[in-house]
Amino acid sequence: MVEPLNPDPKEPFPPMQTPAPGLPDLTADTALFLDFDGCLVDIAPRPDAVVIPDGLENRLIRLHDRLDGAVALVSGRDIADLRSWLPGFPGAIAGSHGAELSLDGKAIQTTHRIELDVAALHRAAADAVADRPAILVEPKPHGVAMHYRADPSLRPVVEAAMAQLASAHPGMVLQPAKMAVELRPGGTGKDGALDRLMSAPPFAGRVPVYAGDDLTDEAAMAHAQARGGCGIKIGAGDTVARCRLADPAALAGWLDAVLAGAR
Ligand SMILES: O=P(O)(O)OC[C@H]1O[C@H](O[C@H]2O[C@H](CO)[C@@H](O)[C@H](O)[C@H]2O)[C@H](O)[C@@H](O)[C@@H]1O
Repeated sequence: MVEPLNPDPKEPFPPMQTPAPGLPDLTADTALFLDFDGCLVDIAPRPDAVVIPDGLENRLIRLHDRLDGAVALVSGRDIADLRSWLPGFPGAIAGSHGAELSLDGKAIQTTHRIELDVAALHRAAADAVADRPAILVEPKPHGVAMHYRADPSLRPVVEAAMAQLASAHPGMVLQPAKMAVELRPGGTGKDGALDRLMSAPPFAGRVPVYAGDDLTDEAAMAHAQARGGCGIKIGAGDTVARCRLADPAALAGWLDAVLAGAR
């Protein structure tokens, strides 16, 4: 493990910092957690336009074998969506910001049950911005996302529409994302997802390493570090993570080096 910049490993949310370039060892007692958009795949113009890099699925399968199954995907996307992109990944997945969990790579549990007519929420979101075709409304099984990537000047429109929806749905909370705002069930979050995964085999008792690129990953990286592990920020921007890699290609290169036995 690299020398932590934060001198107090008990501090759960260390201040924002520029992480050291060193990267953790991935040893037999590591549990590896990987975000999807902006981490395993480059950000694309639309959620359905991501491109799976050559070799990604094979890399994940080999890591899963190397770490005796202790590799999980942790995403804001729902599990069915992730499986459609990576159908051969055999490991655990936390989806919908932790509202869904599949420990065995098959059955999906809902971790947070709230009173929500999700179809009505999707309709309300679509109606709210019906006069703005550049805004993409992404219906999700446990919430909704609104994207302004096609026209960043529409950010205030999206923020206002989503704030309005949040006030009409008290069980839901706003989640800022990259060129998007989401509504997710209150009480969910990637830190909680990490905690649940770390309580179960084959993750329990291991040291977590978490790689992610977005605001939604910060709490999970802080949580991994509070457990004695390491966060790896993918890309630019403030972060609590102690380590950084430039982009998904750099992460892939590092993971390939780990698999090849070098670092
Ligand atoms: O937790 P993640 O795996 O990083 O997922 C977070 C959200 O990612 C997706 O949106 C983001 O990626 C899109 C494709 O690159 C991009 O077009 C969009 O602007 C980004 O916000 C996804 O659509 C969301 O559902 C995820 O929650």
